Amino acid sequence: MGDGQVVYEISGVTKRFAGADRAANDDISFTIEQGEFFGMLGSNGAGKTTLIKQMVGLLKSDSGAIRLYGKDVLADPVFTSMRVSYMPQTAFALNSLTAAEAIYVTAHLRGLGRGEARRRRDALIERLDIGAMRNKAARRMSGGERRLLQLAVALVADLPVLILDEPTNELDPARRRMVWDLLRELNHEQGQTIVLITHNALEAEQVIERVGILREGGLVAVGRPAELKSGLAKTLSVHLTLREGMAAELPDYLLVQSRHRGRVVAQVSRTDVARLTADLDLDEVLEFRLQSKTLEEVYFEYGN
Ligand SMILES: Nc1ncnc2c1ncn2[C@@H]1O[C@H](COP(=O)(O)OP(=O)(O)OP(=O)(O)O)[C@@H](O)[C@H]1O
Repeated sequence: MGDGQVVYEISGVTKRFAGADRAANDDISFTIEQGEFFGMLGSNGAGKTTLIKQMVGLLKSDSGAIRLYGKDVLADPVFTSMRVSYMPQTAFALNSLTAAEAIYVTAHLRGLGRGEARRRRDALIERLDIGAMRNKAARRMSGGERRLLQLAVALVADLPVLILDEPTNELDPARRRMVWDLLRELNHEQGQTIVLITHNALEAEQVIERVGILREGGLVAVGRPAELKSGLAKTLSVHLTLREGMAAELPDYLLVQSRHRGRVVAQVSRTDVARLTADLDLDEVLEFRLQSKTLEEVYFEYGN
């Protein structure tokens, strides 16, 4: 959880690309505190990557200000690059290098001595379980392998702020879990402030503390997942599996969203939950699950 010191202060930031019919982001304001794990959600083109590029000083805003530890990110690029590691969504500049070389060179460029750079390289190769691609050139790697290498390169300098653009994209489920575990560990044990973009709200919900939801360039919601969920908590989801061949009558206060081959997904008002179990013919129901809103549902509510 944040300790009160403000890392990023984003005030009224707007960016419009030349010729675009709408701003990529429009009057965005929020703060990120030291030690926070902040997730950014939003549909394709919502403006997430644009915003984090502004946060790391790669793009200039048309108006508004972005301060890192109180300093304008563009006024002092060295100050920013000494504190923030950035993992971009695409484009790997070190394509002709092997994994081991790319990590080592980056560590060295970031000011680590040879011995320390080698130690960090080997520790990251082991932690990310990428020993098998140690001597493989980045341009020959699969999408997921390249993602892990990009992450290793972003982590090698061990800076206090990590900004990651879709770090789990293209990874298989086991590696996604490994990356989430590693990020949680960096946040909890080393106190790194983490800001990341993800499309995986269900997995992110397990680790992020605060979320910002962007929609068509605007920040439409920001808060802890539990707070955002409680704002939408008037209904719960009901998942039913009915016995085959049964045309079970469902209570009319259930708002059925889908019904196919005995599987029913519906919404029920919290005030109707108590009578639902009494009103359902449980002999016809094989499975019954009541679920409060997930972060993904919050995202659908705000982000679409
Ligand atoms: N260099 C650019 N020139 C012109 N328009 C751009 C440029 N980069 C982004 N845009 C536009 O700005 C808007 C926001 O794009 P951005 O990449 O920030 O979205 P995003 O939320 O990161 O999307 P995704 O989830 O697909 O990565 C889009 O309409 C996009 O087409």
